[in-house]
This record gives sequence, structure tokens and C-alpha cells, in this order.
Amino acid sequence: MTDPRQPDPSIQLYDTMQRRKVPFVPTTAGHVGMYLCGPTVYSDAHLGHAKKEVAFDVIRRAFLHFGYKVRYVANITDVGHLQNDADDGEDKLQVRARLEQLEPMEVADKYFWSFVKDMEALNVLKPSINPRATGHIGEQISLIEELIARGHAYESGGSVYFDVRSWPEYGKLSGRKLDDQEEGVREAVREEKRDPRDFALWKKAEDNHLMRWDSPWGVGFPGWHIECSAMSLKYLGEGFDIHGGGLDLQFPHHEAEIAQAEAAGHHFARYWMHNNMLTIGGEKMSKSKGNFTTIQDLLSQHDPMVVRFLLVSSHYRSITEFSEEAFASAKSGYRRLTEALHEIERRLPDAPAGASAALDAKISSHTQAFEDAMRDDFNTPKAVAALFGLTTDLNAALGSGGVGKETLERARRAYLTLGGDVLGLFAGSGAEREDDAEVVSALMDLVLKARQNYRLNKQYAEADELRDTLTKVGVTVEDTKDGVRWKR
Ligand SMILES: Nc1ncnc2c1ncn2[C@@H]1O[C@H](COP(=O)(O)OP(=O)(O)OP(=O)(O)O)[C@@H](O)[C@H]1O
Ligand SMILES: [Zn+2]
Repeated sequence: MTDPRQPDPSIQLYDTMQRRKVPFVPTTAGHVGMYLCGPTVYSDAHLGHAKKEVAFDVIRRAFLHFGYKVRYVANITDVGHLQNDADDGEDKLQVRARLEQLEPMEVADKYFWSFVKDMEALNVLKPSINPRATGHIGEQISLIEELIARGHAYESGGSVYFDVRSWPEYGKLSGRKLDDQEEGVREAVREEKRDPRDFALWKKAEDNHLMRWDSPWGVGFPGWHIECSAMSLKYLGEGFDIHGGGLDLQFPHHEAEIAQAEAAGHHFARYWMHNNMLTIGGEKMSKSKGNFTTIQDLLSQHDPMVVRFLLVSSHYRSITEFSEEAFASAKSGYRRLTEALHEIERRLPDAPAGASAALDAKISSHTQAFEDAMRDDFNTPKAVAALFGLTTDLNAALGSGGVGKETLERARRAYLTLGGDVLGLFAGSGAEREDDAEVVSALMDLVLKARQNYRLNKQYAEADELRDTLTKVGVTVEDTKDGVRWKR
């Protein structure tokens, strides 16, 4: 295994900007600065969001394993993300605030904490810094002022726009130059811009706009893209190492981030990494399409580690198709690993002293294969295959006689380090939690059937009592048009 004090120099990653795999060379030896575009906190996260978070969590964990210190900054968007990507429509948080009769900031907090809970369950490490857009209005205003001073932005009607024509490099990440994203945009917004491709850095707040701040251009709020340029530079510095996000953010979001930072004279991210999408029935899982399953819903029925295993079983740059079959196979694959680990733990106390050379050699070669896979653009499916290879050899050795204690310990360490620390798969004891989830699910079926019978017999008091008792222990029951659903 790699010496943890010597940062491994042989990691290759796919850089979207260069459109190829390149060796990773950090700005500061032994350190990695990573920035990830985080969630807009206006609703519960779905499994597609989990794909992104787990993908970058594994990358971070791999760097740690290979001896790097990592500063991981992931922002929280709590202002400025409008319904329409082309600078029009209402703020997504404000729409939700009206629906739920809450303050926009209550919406942000509610869904921020819900996101934190989901990520904890999925064993995603907490970011080193989790900056919020509303906490960095001053930094965003300063960056906009720099852009105006350098002639790359202009004020118009109380809003400020980035002048795309002044920055010929705009479009270099995505290769998309002419998409103006102007469909369905109000005439007033169109008229304010010199070029339809110009994007908002600052927006004038209409009277009914709740989130508003003073600025040199009047009362308003920041555009969506500027927060990421300002906060990544603030916490990671000039020329930081890696910027990540979903593939769908390449344009316009990341393109705008780069233009804003570089046109203001800064050195921006040196590598760009993008995860592909989680799909269902071949279509991207998304809130707007309504084809999503929230992480909470999923975790009320399934072991979070099986969900995580499903996600790491495909490469971050590949599409992950979510289906019942994919889930069933993740479940049995995950069980194979945890059963092997449990078998080692069961045998360890009585194992004969000493090592078993043949199995030792196999543990080394599977460990090597795992690490090589991770060095090669974080190839998790290959890494998982190495763990399965280890499991096959371990099971064969265990089946044909006693394995020495030292070797069992080595095997255990390999599972816990590679599967646990790097892939993040063994939070708690996986197999037990999986069994737990199955028992809870079977019990809930019984309880809901009993409640249904009470209602059919018009025993409403009893039915309500059942529901109230469930509420007390944190289980919510909802009657929907498709039947009864529950979650905890
Ligand atoms: N299905 C998905 N697979 C992988 N990543 C996703 C998926 N859906 C969203 N993301 C990522 O999560 C981040 C935030 O997504 P967003 O809040 O726009 O979700 P969404 O469901 O796509 O919403 P909408 O449909 O309203 O655009 C983005 O970086 C995006 O790339
Ligand atoms: Zn961003």
C-alpha cells in the first residue's frame, strides 16, 4: 500500500477543459484544493444529486488515501438561482417560500439541514468549508466592481451584466459559443443587454423581491454564477487545483465562472472535472421532470450503503441508470463484500497464528489493482471489481482450510481501507443495517394494513392513534392518490 506520508505523483484525471486524461500536478506540493458546486437549497435532494456528491467525495477520499491533504470547499446556493437560466423568472427559493409560507431564509435552512442529513447517511465527508452565497455578498460586489473597472461588465437599468463580446475566451470550456439561452425571456431583460449572451452579475430587485441588498448599482441581488467565482477564489486562492460539478453545469454556469474570474485578472481552476448524470428509464433524473426519488424516500426503505454502492459501481463520468434491477444487483454485490468482512471478523479470534503466503500475495495484487484503478481517473467500477476479486480468493482460501491470523488481519485492513476509507462503503456495519431496513419495511407493511382495516371498519379513533404513535417515533404516514406512503 502507498506510504501515507508521500503524496502519490502518478494520479491521472480527465480534465474537461483539455478534453483528455492528464497527470495531476498540485499547485502546492502535497495539497489539493477542490471546489464543488453544491445544491440550491429549495427542495429535498434526489438520487441524482447524490451521484454528484458521492462522486466527488470518492475523489476526495482517494486523494487522502494517496497521501494528500485536501481542502474541500462546496458552496450552498441560497440566492440568485432563477427559474430561467437566462436571467429571468423568480428566485427558486422565493417561489418555494411562497408555497410553504416561509421566509426565503427559512427555506434555505430547512433544505440545507435536510441535505446535511442525507449526506451524513450516505457517508459523504463534510466539506472543509461550506460557504453560502448570502454570506458573501461583499465579495461578489467587489468582483463585479473589478469587472466593470476592466471594461468587462456594464450597468444597465440597475442590473449589471458581463460583456461577453469583450472576452473572446468565453465558451472555451464547453465549446459552445452561440447559444444565447434567450427563449421565453421578457423583452425588458433582453433590451437591457448589449448581447443576448451577456449574463447577469447583479440583478435589480423588483419591489416584490424579498432577498435584497444595497450595492453601488442600487438595491438588488447577485446573479447565480458570480458566487462560485468569488467564494472559490476566496477560500482556495489563485490557480486552485480542481473545480467540479455536474456535466449539465458546464454551460452556462462554469463557463460564466471562468469568464468572471479570468476577466477580473485572476487565475482560476487548473483542472475541471464533471460527473455524468443519473438516469431513470434513460432520462436524467430531475426535479422539473418529476421523475425523481428523494434520498430520504430511498433511505427509509433501503440501507444507505447499498445506495452508495450502486453509485460507486459506475464511473463518475458514466451514466448511472437507476432501476429496480440495478438496485437488486447492488444489494447482492454489497452483501457479498460485507459477508466476507463479517466472516473474517467471526474467524479472527480463533484463527491459527501466522500468515498464509499464497493469500497474502493475492491481497497485495488486488490492493495494487484497486489503487491502479483509482489512480486512473478514479475508476471505481474497476476498483470494485478488485474488491470482488479479493472476495473470491478469500472465500476460496477460507473454504479450503484455516487462514493464519496475520493474513486475516491484512485482509480485514484491505476491506476497511479500500472499501471503507476510499469508497466510503462501511459506515456502521452494513449488513446489519440492511437487515434492519428489511425488518422495518415488513413491519410497516403490517402496521399500514392494520390502519387500513381500522378505516374500512370506520374505527377512525384507532386508525388515528396508530398514525399518532408512528409520528411520535418519527415516522410520517401520507395518504396519496397512489396509496399510503411512509417515511422517517
Ligand atoms: N440526475 C442527476 N445526475 C447527476 N447529477 C445531477 C442530477 N440532477 C442534478 N444533478 C446535479 O446536481 C446539481 C444541482 O441540480 P439541480 O438543483 O438543478 O437539480 P435538478 O433536479 O436537475 O433540478 P431542475 O430539474 O429543476 O433543473 C447540479 O450540479 C447537477 O449537475
Ligand atoms: Zn458553481
